[in-house]
Amino acid sequence: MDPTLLAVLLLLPLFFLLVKRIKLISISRKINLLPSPPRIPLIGNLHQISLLPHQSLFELSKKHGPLMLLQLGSIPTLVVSSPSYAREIMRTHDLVFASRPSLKASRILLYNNNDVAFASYGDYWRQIRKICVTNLLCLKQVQFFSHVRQEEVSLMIEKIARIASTSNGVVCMSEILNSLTCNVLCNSIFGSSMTEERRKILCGLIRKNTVFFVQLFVEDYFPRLRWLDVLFGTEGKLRRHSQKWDALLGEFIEEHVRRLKEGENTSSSEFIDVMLQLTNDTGTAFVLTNEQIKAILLDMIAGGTDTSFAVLDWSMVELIRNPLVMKKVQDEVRGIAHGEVKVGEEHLGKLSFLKAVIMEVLRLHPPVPLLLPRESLQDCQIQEYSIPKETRVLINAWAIGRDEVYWKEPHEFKPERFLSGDVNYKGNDFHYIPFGSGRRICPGMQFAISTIELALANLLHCFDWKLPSGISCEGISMEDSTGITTTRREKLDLVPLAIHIT
Ligand code: HEM
Repeated sequence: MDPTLLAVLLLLPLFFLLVKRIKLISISRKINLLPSPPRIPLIGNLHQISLLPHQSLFELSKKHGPLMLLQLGSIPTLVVSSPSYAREIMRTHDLVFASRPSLKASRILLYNNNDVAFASYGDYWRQIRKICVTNLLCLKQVQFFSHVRQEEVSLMIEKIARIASTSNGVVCMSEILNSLTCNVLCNSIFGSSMTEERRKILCGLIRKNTVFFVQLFVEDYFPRLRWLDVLFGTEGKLRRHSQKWDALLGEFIEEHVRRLKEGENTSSSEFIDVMLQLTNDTGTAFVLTNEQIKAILLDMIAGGTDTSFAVLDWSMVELIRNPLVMKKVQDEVRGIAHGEVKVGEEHLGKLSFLKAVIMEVLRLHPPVPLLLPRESLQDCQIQEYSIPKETRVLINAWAIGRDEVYWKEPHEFKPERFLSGDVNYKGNDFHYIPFGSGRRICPGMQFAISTIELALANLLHCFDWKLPSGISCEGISMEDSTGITTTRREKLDLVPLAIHIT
C-alpha cells in the first residue's frame, strides 16, 4: 500500500479523536460558566444524587441556585428549580428543549423509544401523540369513557363496603386505589380482554417499570462502559422485565387481531383496535409496526396508572391528617350530591373545594417530581448562560411547588390557596407544573383528573374515614417511594365507616 495512504489511514482516527476532544473542551468551557457543585473526578456529581433525586437536587439548588449544572458521569445535566428558569426552558426555548434523552430503560422497555414519552422530537412523535390524544385522551374521548369510570368507581365503593363489614374493617386503600386506576385505564384501552389475572400481572409490572427508570445503569452515564451493566446483571434484569411486558402485550394484540379478523368489534372504539387498524394497509398514510404499538400501549398504561394512583393515595393521607379539611370537603360533596347514593360526573363541576384539594396534593406531591428529562436540540442562550446542544435537563417540579417566593407556608397542606382560581395546571403558571408545560406537556391530564375527581368524591361521600386502632396521624410516614413516578412509600390502611344516605 502507498505509504502516504497508510499514514493517512493511521492518522485519521487520531484526527477524529482530537476534533472530538476539542469539541468537548469547548462545550465544557461554555457550560462551566453555570453554577455547579464541586465534582469528583470521573463520576462528577453522581454521588450527590440520592434514591429520591428530587429531594437531593432541591437541597443542592439551595446552595448553588435555581439553574445549576451537574456532571453526571460524562453527561452534562442542567437542573432547573425556579419558575422563571422553567419558563425559559418550556416556553421561551420550548422547541430547543422539546426532545428527550435516550435512556437505557427507555430503549429496552419502550422498543427503542418508539413510545410517546421518550420519542425524540420529530414527525414520528407528533403523529403518535396525535393518535393517542384523538383516540383516548382528548376531552371527547374522556367523556366517551365515562361509563368505564362510573362502573369502576361503583365497584370500588362496593368492595370497600364489603371489606368494611367483615373482620376488623381495615381496608388497604393503596391496593384498592391502585386497582381502580389500573382498571379504568386498561378497560378503556383493552375493553373486555382485560381479565383479573392480567390486571394483577400488569399492576406488578407497572410498579417495577418506574424503578428501572431511576436505577443506575452505568451505560447511561458512561456510554462506553455498557459491559459493566452486563457484568453486574442489571441489564439482564431489565431485559427479563421487558420480556414479561412483551409477552403480555403480545397476548392482548393477538387476541384483538383475531377478533378483528373474525369480524367482531369492527366498529370498536377500544384504543388497541384503533391502533391495530393502523398496522394494516388500510389506506392510512401512517402505518405502525407491532413493536411501535406495544411501546405506545406500555406508555399509556405505565404513564397513566401510577400517577393517578399516587394523587388519590396522597389525597386520602393528607385528608386523614387534616380533619378540618376532611370535614370541609365532605360537607361540600355531601351538600352537592345530597340524597344521592353516589356522586355522578354531573356533580363534579360544582365541587370547587374538592378540586382545590386535588390541586394542593399535586403541588405538594407531584407524581412525576422531575417531569420527564429533556435534551437540547441545539445550542441556546438562557439569560447569561450558554447551553450547548445535547445537554440533559431536569426540571424540579417538586422544588418549584415548594418555592417560598410563590407559596406562602409552602410545606403546609392548604387547599384554600387554590380557591381563587388564579392558578391552573395547564402549563401556563410556571410555579405550578405537575403536568409539565409546552410541547411535551402531559396529554393525559384530562383523563387523569376525571378519574381522580370521581373516585375521591365518592370515597368522601359514601364513607367517613379513620385510622386503624393503634395508629396516630403522627405515625403516618410521608416518605416518597423511589422511581421516575413517586408514590407514597408505605401502604395506606384506613377504616371506612359507611354512611347511610337518607
Ligand atoms: C395525575 C396524573 C398524571 C400526572 C401528574 C402526569 C404527569 C406527567 C408529566 C409531568 C409529564 C412530563 C411533561 C413534560 O415533560 O413537560 C407527563 C408526560 C406524559 N404523560 Fe402524564 N401524567 C399523569 C397522567 C397521565 C395519563 C393518565 C396518561 C395517559 C393515559 C399520561 C400520559 C403521558 C404521556 C404519553 C406523556 C409524554 C408526553 C410527551 O412526551 O409528549 N399521563 N405526564
